[in-house]
Amino acid sequence: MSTPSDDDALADARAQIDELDQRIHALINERAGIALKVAEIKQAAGRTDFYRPEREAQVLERVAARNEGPLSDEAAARIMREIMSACLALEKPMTVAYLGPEGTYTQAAVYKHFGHAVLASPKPAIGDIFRDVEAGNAHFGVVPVENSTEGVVTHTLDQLVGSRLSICGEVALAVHHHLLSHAGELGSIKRVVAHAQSLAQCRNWLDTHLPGVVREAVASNGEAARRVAGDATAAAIAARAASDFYDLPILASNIEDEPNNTTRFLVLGTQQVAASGNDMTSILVSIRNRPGMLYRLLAPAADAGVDLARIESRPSRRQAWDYNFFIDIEGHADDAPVRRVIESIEAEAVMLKILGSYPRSIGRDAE
Ligand SMILES: O=C(O)C(=O)C[C@]1(C(=O)O)C=C[C@@H](O)C=C1
Repeated sequence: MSTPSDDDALADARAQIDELDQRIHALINERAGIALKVAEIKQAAGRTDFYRPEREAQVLERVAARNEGPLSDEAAARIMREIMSACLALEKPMTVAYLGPEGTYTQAAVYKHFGHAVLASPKPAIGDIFRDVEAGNAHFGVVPVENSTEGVVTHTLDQLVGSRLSICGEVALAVHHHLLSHAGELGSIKRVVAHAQSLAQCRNWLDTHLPGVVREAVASNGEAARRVAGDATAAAIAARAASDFYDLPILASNIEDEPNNTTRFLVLGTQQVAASGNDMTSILVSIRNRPGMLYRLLAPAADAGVDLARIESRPSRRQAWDYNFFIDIEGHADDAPVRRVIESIEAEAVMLKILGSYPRSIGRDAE
């Protein structure tokens, strides 16, 4: 039971919160006013770089560095993320095309990276996102590129070969799968619908909890949620966002077999991003297949102490057994050691294209 003195203490604490809220609110609006000034400066100089990924990465990194709690670094960064998102929307409302429909993990990646003040525009296929940004219908695009259990999204890599877009950012997202259904209990479920990758990532859970129930693969988990929304004998595997969007109750959470399941997404745009101090550079290299070629290509990086974070090969489609290599180099293309490594790779390669230098993703924050 609460006593009069408890009630006083509560009222006093709430009065302090009200007072702080007022100050925080005034400070946020003061910040927004300065962001508008920044926009005017950019406009007067004829610049269109309202969104500055490297600056945002530095601001968010600083939040984590100075955070003393009790808020976690992630929670503090999330709040600042939304403040900057609202400030950017005042400067210039941004449209971001992504692999839809609503409720997909790619949509969660858009909001994690840009905050919720952008207009997120769902597209049915990866190629549509590239086309939308190239045509200027969207300022940026977000596509999945790699999953920690299922490997690369080959369609995204193949699209990068012929595209003139640059990679402006990356987003790592902890992918948690949830079972969404109006069924009320597992026993009533006759059918589970999801993207094939998600069905595969929850195989053990499904074998144990829904043995013998039909598994149906569809184009995306958002689509799965849409389909089961009107059928109380069906369940979808999807993100929490799909539960909100389609008003579908979560019957079981975190049903993925691999708890560290992470998907990496790329942010695509038309601008070159300046160095943030913690960057990654992605290049596309085509080589003539000769003995020792791959070694010759990669040795200069090892000699210079530059880290190659990832190397992925894809058939070039020019001729059989001819490959394109997607190489991720730690650092920015303007950093002297990285630039020298790129130059020495270029000297050996038939073709080299810098796909982009961009700030590394911060955390793998759960969606
Ligand atoms: O610093 C800038 O260039 C700004 O436009 C300000 C600001 C911010 O709110 O901090 C907003 C948008 C940019 O993406 C980066 C930062």
